[in-house]
Amino acid sequence: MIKILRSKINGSITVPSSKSIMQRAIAISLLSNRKIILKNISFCEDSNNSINVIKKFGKKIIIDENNIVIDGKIEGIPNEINCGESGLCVRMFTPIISLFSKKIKVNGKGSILKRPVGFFESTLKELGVGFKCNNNFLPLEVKGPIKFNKCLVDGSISSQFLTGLLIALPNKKNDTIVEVKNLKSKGYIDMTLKIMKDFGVNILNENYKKFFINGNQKYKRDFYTIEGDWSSAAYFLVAGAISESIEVHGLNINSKQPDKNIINILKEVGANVEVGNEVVKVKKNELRAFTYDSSDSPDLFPVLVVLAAFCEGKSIIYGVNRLLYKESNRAKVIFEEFSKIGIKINIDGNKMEVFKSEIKNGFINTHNDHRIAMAAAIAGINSNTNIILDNKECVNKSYKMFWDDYKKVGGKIE
Ligand SMILES: O=C(O)C1=C[C@@H](OP(=O)(O)O)[C@@H](O)[C@H](O)C1
Ligand SMILES: C=C(OP(=O)(O)O)C(=O)O
Repeated sequence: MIKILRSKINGSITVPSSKSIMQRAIAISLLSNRKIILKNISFCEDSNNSINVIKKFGKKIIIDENNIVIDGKIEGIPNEINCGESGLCVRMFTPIISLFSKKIKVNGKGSILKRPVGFFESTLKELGVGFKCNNNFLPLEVKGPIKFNKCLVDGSISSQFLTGLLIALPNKKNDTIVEVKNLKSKGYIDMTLKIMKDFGVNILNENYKKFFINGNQKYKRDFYTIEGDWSSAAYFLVAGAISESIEVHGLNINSKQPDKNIINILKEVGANVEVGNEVVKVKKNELRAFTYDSSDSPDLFPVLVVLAAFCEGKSIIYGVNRLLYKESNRAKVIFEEFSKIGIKINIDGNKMEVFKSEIKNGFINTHNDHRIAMAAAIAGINSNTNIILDNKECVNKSYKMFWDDYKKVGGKIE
């Protein structure tokens, strides 16, 4: 439990590195024969889950301050991997481990056990991979190798499975054509293609509908620096806009991360935003309502609801349907829990309307969802009295130092 007290936010933080980029780099390291040094690494639980997966294949890992050295060849194929609560870990590694000709079980814990995996089946079967799951859920089992050269992916639930396929397929001997229907979170596929290109592997695509993957490509790079995380930055940037001021360091302004869009949203609502080299400064101002489609940047949704609660008028956020299969059913949790602290919300199909609201005291059940906890903590800055969260540790999934950074810039907690 943690009590969030009314406070004033002022100061500067450096964001943790992106777990999305870190996990992709770890997956690539599994398929590379080289010693790879990742710099500015992320220490959150999701990243640790991916590190544990490649350790199971015999990869040697040395963590040295902010860097990680990944060395050694694949020494054995495990019978089972465990991805903890990370959706990316499950969905990305399933196609990757399908490259190996052994039956491998994929398991996880907590919320991931309620997130669907059945949509992998038709694609993997087209590729000649054996697949079984537990009525659409984990544990699942794959039996590779990938034998065939053509498949169709349904991208409507998540882009993460396509990310894994794209990382895996250049490792095959033959070329592959992947057709994709209804792809969501396209920006995350741009991130995947960018990191693959940085490691020397190129893939062509036609409008995200058809991907042409040449086989026999090798990941060849020895050092890689993980970018700062825009998803984590968004909480503190919003805090600056609704309280006093903030400086967030460690951000790549030219990043492919979809959540970089927070800058444009803050500018649109009227916050004072200054973008420098690797730093963004935000100061409070009169804020006006906004309309934003969060379908392709779903992780911004909870903190955008909090921002909207401080904007004059009615804000509209699209992309409710994309929140169904996250760590919680996020739209439902946002509605139920944020209403308790006075945020006025209507849901109409894929659209959420949020009205300027007076934040009052209340008890929030985070449903063990890091993004609900962090967004609620930002709302609590301007609450009348205080907000209590049932679980403070859930932030560790993406942002281990969240509460330290929160206190550092003046956030009061007990
Ligand atoms: O590829 C990634 O790193 C991610 C993709 C998104 O998921 P979906 O593709 O399921 O929307 C995002 O919500 C998730 O937090 C991270
Ligand atoms: C949904 C998230 O991550 P994942 O899908 O990788 O569990 C998230 O970080 O908000």
